[in-house]
Amino acid sequence: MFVKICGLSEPEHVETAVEAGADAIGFVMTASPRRVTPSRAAELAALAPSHVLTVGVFMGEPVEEVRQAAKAAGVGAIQLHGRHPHADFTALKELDLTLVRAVAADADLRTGAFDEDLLIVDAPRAGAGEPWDWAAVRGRPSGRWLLAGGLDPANVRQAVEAAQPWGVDVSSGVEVARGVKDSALIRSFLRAVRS
Ligand SMILES: O=C(O)c1ccccc1NCC(=O)[C@H](O)[C@H](O)COP(=O)(O)O
Repeated sequence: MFVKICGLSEPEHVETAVEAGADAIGFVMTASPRRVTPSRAAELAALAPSHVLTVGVFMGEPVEEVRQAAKAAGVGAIQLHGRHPHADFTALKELDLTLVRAVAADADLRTGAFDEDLLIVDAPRAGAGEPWDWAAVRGRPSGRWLLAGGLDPANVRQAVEAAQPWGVDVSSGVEVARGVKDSALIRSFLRAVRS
C-alpha cells in the first residue's frame, strides 16, 4: 500500500515520515494553514531520499504560477487539487514530473482521464480531516489511486477495507492541532497501514 503524508512543514516531520516508511510526502503551496513557500518546500524536499516522492500541492493557481513554484521547490510531483481543467495537466506534462489529480468523489474517477499519473479521491473539503463514505468509491477508480479525507491511525484499516484503494493520503489525522503535525501520529498511521 502506497502511503502519502501531506502538509508537512517541519524537518522533524519529514524525517519521521521517511524513517517510518512513507512513499510520498506533500508540501501545500496553496492557501492553507499548512502553506509553505517554494523555498521552504525546497529545504524540506532536500531531506527526502530519492525513493520518496516529493509532492507540491496546488489548488486553483494559474498553471504558470504552479510551474514556477514547483520548479523552485524542486519537487518530483505536482498535485492539482479540485477542478483544474484537463488543459492544466497537458500544460504541465512537459515538466516531466509525476502529475497527481486530486478530486472529490463526484468528479471523473477514471485514473488517467486527465493524463495524470496518480489519482487522489478526497473528501469534498480538502485537508479538513472530514471522513466521508469511503465505500461509495469502491470499484470505481482503478489502478494507481489514493484514498484521502478524514483518515487517521484508528480508522485507516477500516477505510482501506471499505474502498480498496492502491494507496492512502493523510494530513489532519496525523496532527495534534490544525496544521501541527505530530511524529508519534505519523508513525502510528504508517504502522496501522503496514500491519
Ligand atoms: O491541506 C490543505 O490544507 C489543503 C488545502 C488545499 C488543497 C489541498 C490541501 N491538502 C491536500 C491533501 O493532500 C490532504 O492530504 C488531503 O486533502 C487529505 O486531507 P485530510 O482529510 O486532512 O487528511
